[in-house]
Amino acid sequence: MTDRHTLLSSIATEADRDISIASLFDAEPDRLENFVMREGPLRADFSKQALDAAGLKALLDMAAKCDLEEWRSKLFSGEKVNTSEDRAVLHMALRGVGGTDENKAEVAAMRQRMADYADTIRADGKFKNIVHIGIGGSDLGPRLVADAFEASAEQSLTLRFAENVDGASVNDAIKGLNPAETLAVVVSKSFGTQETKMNGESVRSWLGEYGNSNMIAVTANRAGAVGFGVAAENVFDFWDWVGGRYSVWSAVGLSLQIAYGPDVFADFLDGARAMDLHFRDQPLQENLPVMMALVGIWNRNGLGYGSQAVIPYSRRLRKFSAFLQQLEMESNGKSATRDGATSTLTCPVIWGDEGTNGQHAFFQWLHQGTSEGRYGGAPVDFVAVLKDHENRPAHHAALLANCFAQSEALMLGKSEEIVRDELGTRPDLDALAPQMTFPGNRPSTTLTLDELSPNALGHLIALYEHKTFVQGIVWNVNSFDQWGVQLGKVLATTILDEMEAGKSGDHDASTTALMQLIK
Ligand SMILES: O=P(O)(O)OC[C@H]1O[C@H](O)[C@H](O)[C@@H](O)[C@@H]1O
Repeated sequence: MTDRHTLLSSIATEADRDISIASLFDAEPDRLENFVMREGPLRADFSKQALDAAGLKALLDMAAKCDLEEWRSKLFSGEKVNTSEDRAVLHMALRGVGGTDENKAEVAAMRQRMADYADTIRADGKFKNIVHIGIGGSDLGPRLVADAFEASAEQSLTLRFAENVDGASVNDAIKGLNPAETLAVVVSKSFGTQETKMNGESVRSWLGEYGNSNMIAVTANRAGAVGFGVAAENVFDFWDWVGGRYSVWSAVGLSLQIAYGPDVFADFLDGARAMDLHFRDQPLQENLPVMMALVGIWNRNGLGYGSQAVIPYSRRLRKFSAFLQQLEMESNGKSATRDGATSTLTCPVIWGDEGTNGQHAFFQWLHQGTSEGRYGGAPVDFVAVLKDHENRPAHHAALLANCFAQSEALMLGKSEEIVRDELGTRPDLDALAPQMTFPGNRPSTTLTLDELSPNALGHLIALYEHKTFVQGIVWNVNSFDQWGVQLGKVLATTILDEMEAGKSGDHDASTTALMQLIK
């Protein structure tokens, strides 16, 4: 294993030359062949990145030197690649790929139990609503997926979410619902999360006489759920080899199964499974998640970009960038390597919102804003769905046209010469023309899904999961722990205890003054 600082500075050296994206289409006649990849319903076009064939070759050589193939084998065989917590990482086993015989047996049993339970609830008709209580990995996946399922499947029970400890979250979730008809699903891997326990307590007291019968739990800490007061037969398990942000495929997705039916959920798992097999079996140079990860490394470590935008041109994928913030930033937002050394530059800031809305907000910055990245702005992942699920063909055509136009505009820009030509002679020409110029040459990837089916959604999420894994290997960080979220949690507990006891505690002057505001 070669030192990452040396390897990644060689990428920075390789990227230290002006590459004109638009010219690459002429310079590399087979560019579309080399920079477009497909797996099932998902097509990824990397050709509008500021990355040429020589750069890609350097990236692939570098990935090999990071022992990427060996790490990939370790991942799928169930070795403990989460080194700091001494755990295997096998969310793929939830989709039927990898893991031991024991993993396979427990997954099969749980899938059957979930499907039977979901079928029973759906057939019984007693419950009309589900309140899903959880936060972070126990919330973002189910929430994203529920929205996306709406494109092609029908919600049979009303599904609401309560995540934030802000009382507004639980109040909104239960508003207008009848406790007798509501099933509360408390989801927490650890069953130690403050927000989830508090929301669970509040919903239980709202359920009143139904507090026991209408509450189930999903957790990797069965004893914790039972201790919380959920009947043992109402606890659905998952395992420590499923990371929270990779857990939507487990019983964490039970609310989705109940609301949309086990078949829809199975289709979602199958889509991810296809991407797992692709990632596991394809050589690095033909491997979609590897390509996506390396493009990200190029932009981060080669071109110096500190952020990455993700813009789904799909209302039903509007939670995607929030989901990816946890997936990527919690996985790879780290500055120490697996061996405790200082890392190279790692995960950029992930951000975004749905298109076309973003065009009327932050796209100004994407097109003309300054940034530390070599070509300005930020690299963008556009995500579009080709099929119109809304029976609004005119809307859909406009949506897609906007998406395709934005990546073209980012790449082509508009030269000062053309602007000056258009403006003609006027006294303020010299002041105005530069302001109306688009520098262009700003990189983007366009992902298209043939349709927003559960299967295609499974492909999409698994793609980013494996991208995240590959980047973690290249950066040599452990993508599967999250020590960085602990400190704030501990301090919040101390501050809450002190506020409840009417004490000020030992804090800096600013924090003390804030605490006194609510006395
Ligand atoms: O599922 P839970 O154990 O309740 O955890 C919920 C979330 O909280 C933690 O603070 C972590 O940052 C997340 O990775 C996790 O998904």
